[in-house]
Amino acid sequence: MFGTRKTWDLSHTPCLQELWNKDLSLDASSVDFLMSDGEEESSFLTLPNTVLQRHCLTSDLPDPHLSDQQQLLIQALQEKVCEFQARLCSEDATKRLLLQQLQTQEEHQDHPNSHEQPHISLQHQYTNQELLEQPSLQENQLRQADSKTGLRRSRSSSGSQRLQGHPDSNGYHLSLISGLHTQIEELEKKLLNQTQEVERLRSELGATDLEKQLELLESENQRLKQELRASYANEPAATCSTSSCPHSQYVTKTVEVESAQCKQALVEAQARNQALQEQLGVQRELLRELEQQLHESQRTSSQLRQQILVYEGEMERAQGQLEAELQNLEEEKNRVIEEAFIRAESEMKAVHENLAGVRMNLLTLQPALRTLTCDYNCLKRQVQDFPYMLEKAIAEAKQEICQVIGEVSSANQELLRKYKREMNLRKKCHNELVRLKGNIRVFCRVRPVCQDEAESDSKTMVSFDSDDDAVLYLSNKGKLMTFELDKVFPPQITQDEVFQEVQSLVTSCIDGFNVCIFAYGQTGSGKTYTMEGVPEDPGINQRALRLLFSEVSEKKPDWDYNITVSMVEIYNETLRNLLGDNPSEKLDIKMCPDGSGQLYVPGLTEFSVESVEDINRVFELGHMNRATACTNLNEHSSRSHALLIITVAGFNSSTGHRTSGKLNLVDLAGSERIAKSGAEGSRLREAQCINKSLSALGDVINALRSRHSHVPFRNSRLTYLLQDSLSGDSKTLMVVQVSPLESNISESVCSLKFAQRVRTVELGPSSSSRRHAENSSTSSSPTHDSVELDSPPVTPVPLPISRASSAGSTLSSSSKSTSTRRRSQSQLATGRLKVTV
Ligand SMILES: Nc1ncnc2c1ncn2[C@@H]1O[C@H](COP(=O)(O)OP(=O)(O)OP(=O)(O)O)[C@@H](O)[C@H]1O
Repeated sequence: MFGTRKTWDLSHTPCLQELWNKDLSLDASSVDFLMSDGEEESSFLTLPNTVLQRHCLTSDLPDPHLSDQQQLLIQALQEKVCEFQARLCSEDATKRLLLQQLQTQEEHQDHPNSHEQPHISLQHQYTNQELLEQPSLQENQLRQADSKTGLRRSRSSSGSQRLQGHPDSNGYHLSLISGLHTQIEELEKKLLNQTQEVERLRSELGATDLEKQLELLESENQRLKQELRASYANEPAATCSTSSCPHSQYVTKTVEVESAQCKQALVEAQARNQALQEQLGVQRELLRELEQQLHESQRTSSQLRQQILVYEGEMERAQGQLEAELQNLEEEKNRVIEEAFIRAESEMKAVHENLAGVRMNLLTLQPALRTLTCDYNCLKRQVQDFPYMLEKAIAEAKQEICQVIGEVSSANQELLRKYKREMNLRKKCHNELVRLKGNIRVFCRVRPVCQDEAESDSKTMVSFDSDDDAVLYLSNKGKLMTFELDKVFPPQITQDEVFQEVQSLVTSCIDGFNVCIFAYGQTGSGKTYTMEGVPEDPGINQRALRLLFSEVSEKKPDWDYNITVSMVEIYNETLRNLLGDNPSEKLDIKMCPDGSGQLYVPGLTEFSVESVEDINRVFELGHMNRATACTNLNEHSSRSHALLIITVAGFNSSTGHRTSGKLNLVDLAGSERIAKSGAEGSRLREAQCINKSLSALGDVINALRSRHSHVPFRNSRLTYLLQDSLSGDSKTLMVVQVSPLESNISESVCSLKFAQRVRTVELGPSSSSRRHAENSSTSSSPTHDSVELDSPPVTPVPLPISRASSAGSTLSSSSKSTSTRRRSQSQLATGRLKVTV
């Protein structure tokens, strides 16, 4: 209901009437002056005009600068005007009566009674004078209760008495004149006072045009007064004469009246009377206008009062509503205060309870606080001593740390030394193990029978020893041949299991050894499957590279390895770069010009590989180049040797030690016999080249085994390229692939005999010694007599093979071979190896 909360003083609202009365009482003197009964004619004539004019001004144009007192004074003046109007009405009636008397007297002038003339003139003068200067007298006479009309009657009667020349009329006239003089004097005094009061009011209210008009009227009034006085001044002679003799005076006056001067004075008086009547008419007209204005003002005032009353009623109603609302608010306030008080009491009670609990806690906490304070002081002292203690502790810790670091460093050095020693020992042990196993190891893998072969009702001629995984039995022409190798993989063996047996050779490559892994066997025996495998089950090539990646990553960060791969193909004794831009380009093998005796292949492309993706890309490129160089890939692959050469170069940043190993993964061409294949033309040449290279490989191995002073590495591109990996402390693995079918039995026997003889060959203790033995014959080298050379089955001289075949074709020879192997291993352990076949 209310926009803002305010403090209302609703005790009592004074109404306008009360304010009116209150303000009236403040300046009662001013109002008394206006309410006084004895007012002069001039004030009577002039003051109402002024007041009325002011009222019009103030009512029409309320001056906000006027004070309430001034407005109330104007209101009082308005009321006074009302009274003046009433007086004017009565005065008009009196004047009309006097005029009628004058008219009556003028009518009597037509009669010859000259005695009445002075009375008439005097009465006329008196009447005029009375009209001008003595309205208050008449008013007083009128207001004198019983005597007012009586006075007028007596005046009329006195006039008539004077006209009638009654003897008592002179005394009455004299007393009346003296009374009139007295009243005139009083009126003059009052006029003077009222003039002063008007001046004062004028100074308070300010002069306006109406006031100026009032001043003019006053001055005119003064002038008329002076004229009246002048006219009175002519009377003393008559009055003095009449004082002694009233009758003579009356006569004298009559004479004087009849004189020309009197006539003239009468004329002038009549003229003045006429002027005054005109002026009176003007004043009446003005008065009428003022009355109309007054009526308007009164009506407006009444309307305003009614509005004020309405407003007051509305204010009272509003006040009532406000009081009711205030009452409601007061009640609400009291209720809220009471609720708040109750809440506060409850909260206070809870606070008191909490306070009591806190006090209790405080009492219990005080001992703890004392203890804490004590502890705090202790800690403070310790903290004060802490920098010194800390500094001392830091110094001691530094000293201890330095000491420990020194100890750790020395221990570390010792550990490093032990580690190196252990590593060397491990390497030696590993090498010794490999050496004990033989530098040339031979595995045999029997491929499974495919579905077509199974349906062709072809017999399986291979059997295995369940107690010895190094023995293979081959049924050939009713005879059971026993072949003892390092490992025999039956057909059901997986690629991973094969690689488990190979991976030790692969890891030795990381240690700087040169390794050769050959896949040997007739066409279709599974060489490519073992070396390359299939995408879903990769062979030794990809697994070896994965293992190398894994191993070199474990050796980081001490060792930094770089693995590069090359792929070459030897076809018809021609070396081709399978990773190069031009696969048809023939490569050559040359000796390094640095005199190290190492071989290298100028133009051979090497790719650095770091991931399996790199391997796959390299293999894909090699296969693609190999396919572009031939018309039939399967036949071509059977007629060529595929070599994957992996070089592992390592550098130990802490020791500065460098290693370099080479892993040669060789998928040899098919080893079937020419006579059986019946090849002619190019196929014959291919077969001859294959036999030549395989025969050269057998010769090299034989020369190594027999410690010949000359090892014929250069007899074929294959052996020449693999010279580094076949000599010295190099390790060689020959995986002989065998077909289990009866139709391949003779090729299988030839392959197994070749493999069995190869595994008995021991390579030299070191490359240097081997090179020394190769370049100059030594006494320690085995003689040709002590070594029985077996050529590969495809060599043009098949004699050794037939001997070997016969040797391996009986169980006795097999048992002899087993005993020979065990003896050779014991001799390797004692360093007194002597190879015997
Ligand atoms: N261990 C095996 N397991 C399953 N399949 C094999 C296995 N060995 C060989 N094969 C399959 O025998 C077939 C001939 O194998 P592969 O091509 O490897 O013989 P190869 O000796 O390389 O012949 P070539 O000398 O003509 O290249 C292939 O289809 C191959 O998948």
